[in-house]
Amino acid sequence: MTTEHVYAIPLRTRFRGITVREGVLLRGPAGWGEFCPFLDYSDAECVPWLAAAVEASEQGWPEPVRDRVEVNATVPVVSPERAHELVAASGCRTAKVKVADSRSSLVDDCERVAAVRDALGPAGAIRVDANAAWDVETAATAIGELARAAGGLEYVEQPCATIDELAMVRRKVDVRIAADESIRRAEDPLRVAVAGAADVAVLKVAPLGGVGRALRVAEACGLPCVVSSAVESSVGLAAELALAGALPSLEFACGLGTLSLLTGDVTTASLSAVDGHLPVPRRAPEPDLVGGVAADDETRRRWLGRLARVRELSG
Ligand SMILES: O=C(O)CCC(=O)c1ccccc1C(=O)O
Ligand SMILES: [Mg+2]
Repeated sequence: MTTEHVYAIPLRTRFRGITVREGVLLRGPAGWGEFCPFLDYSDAECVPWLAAAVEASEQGWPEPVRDRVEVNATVPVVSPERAHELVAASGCRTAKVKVADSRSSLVDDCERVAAVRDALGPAGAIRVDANAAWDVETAATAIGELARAAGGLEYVEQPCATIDELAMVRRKVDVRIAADESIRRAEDPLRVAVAGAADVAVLKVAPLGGVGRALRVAEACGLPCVVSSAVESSVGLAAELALAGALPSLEFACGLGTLSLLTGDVTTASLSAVDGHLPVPRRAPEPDLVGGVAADDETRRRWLGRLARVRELSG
């Protein structure tokens, strides 16, 4: 029986510079896990991603405290018309809009969030994610304009690169600040002091090294948490949902409705959101459709090589 499947799934729309999502599914005694670090990550940065896949396939996850999770619609850098369509079709009450991309001006970003507000109505919540693109001054100006165009923002995710900059922006604007890269790309996420710099912590199971480790990060950071995917297939999403299911409290919608960004999946039992919610699974679904999204030989060799090197590094 094959215990490693390498997949390659094209995205519907370019997302954070990525047009195809690739990774490896691993099978162990507890089920399936997914190893899918982004292509530009060094082997060292892939170590926690492997730990998360090994946790899923060999150990499993803690007991959940809820059986379903509210999710947000994720809006890539697309036209206002497309953004409106995506949000209206999602069934979500909350939308996260990517902003500050090199292909999109602040005016474009404002038009996109305004279209999203139109689709959600006044009761919806809009958050934006700048992926660390702004300096402090630019962030303060842009957040003011985006908040106006959106008719209010729930939070701004990672407006600037450093914790100090987040703290400065937080003092200048009256919109909540969420830390994402500041936590998941930190040398030691358990020791990151985000409490004075952010109001919300964004957690991703894969880069944090598993559900167990992410729960410890949640406890250590002392902030309300939002679980957000790394745009995995349903196998990796199951682990992200296990974290969302196990967090002691969950105040905000989670960024786990991302299967709709992909053109396919590895399983019939797909974790695509219905009415803005996803179930909390006890284990990853069986990847019975992985043959349909199998990577070509070259991609397969590249991933198995990467997996072997990261296994070696993990000791
Ligand atoms: O949070 C969401 O709505 C979707 C997930 C998402 O934005 C994301 C997905 C892959 C890599 C980085 C990010 C990010 O939050 O910056
Ligand atoms: Mg983010």
